[in-house]
Amino acid sequence: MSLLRVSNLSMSFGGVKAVDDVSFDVNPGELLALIGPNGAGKSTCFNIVNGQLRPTRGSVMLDGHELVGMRPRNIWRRGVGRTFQVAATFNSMTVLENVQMALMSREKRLYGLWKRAASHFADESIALLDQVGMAAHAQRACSVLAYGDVKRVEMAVALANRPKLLLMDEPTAGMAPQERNDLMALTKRLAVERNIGVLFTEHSMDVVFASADRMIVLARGKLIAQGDADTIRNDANVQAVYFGTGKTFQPHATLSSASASENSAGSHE
Ligand SMILES: Nc1ncnc2c1ncn2[C@@H]1O[C@H](COP(=O)(O)OP(=O)(O)OP(=O)(O)O)[C@@H](O)[C@H]1O
Repeated sequence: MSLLRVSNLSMSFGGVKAVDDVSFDVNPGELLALIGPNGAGKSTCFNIVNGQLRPTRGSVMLDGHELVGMRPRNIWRRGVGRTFQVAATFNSMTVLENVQMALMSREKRLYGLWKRAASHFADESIALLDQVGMAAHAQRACSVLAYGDVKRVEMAVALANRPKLLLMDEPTAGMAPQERNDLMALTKRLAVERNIGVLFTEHSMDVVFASADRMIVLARGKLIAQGDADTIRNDANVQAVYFGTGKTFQPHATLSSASASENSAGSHE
């Protein structure tokens, strides 16, 4: 059975169909990229899955449980973790403290005094930091870390809740190419080791083609293609949306450069 099953999802904002009858699955251990030009409906899909938006229509099942209608906090408790476009760690705290906070939050022990809490979950926190290659930095403040390292800490924070599904919103935004590759290799390793499904959006086609097991392509709210890299690269609808018909999809192209053709192709229905 799929980990996540999204069925017939639709979301309208006034007259704009941001998401229009979209269905897809995410399997455990799989990296599924959600791609599409600007305004395609990626963020709206994401925000429906994490509970920030309630769809006009459709269903989002995680492990057989309906998420539509649940509060974001309860969806998080069900096992949907998230990383953000801009890393969401506490700069004034150490790397270790950030992960300890996340573990305490999972155990609902946030009401304890922080001084007393300093020793809580230290071993489990170090183990998580070890998994993301950050144990040696445990005592450093997050504010002094390189951006790629902050993203690793954010990953450890997300893992603290033992997610079944991880939502990553443009995980490599603002990163150098080598950092991007390292972060996505880490994500893939953790997804396989922990049997986590990963749904991510990404503007860099290099990252998507190098790391995603499968991809789904949205354009103007509709799902126009899904499959592996070869399937997407050779899909006529994808080529038409990005570059006009008759061209081969270039993995090194970015969606922002391609979005001009989408924007000029007309407004939403
Ligand atoms: N809160 C909102 N109110 C009105 N319209 C919205 C709202 N959120 C999104 N939209 C519209 O829905 C459509 C899809 O937007 P969405 O942000 O989901 O696209 P996206 O694929 O994430 O785009 P981008 O890559 O630019 O972030 C767009 O036309 C957008 O203007």
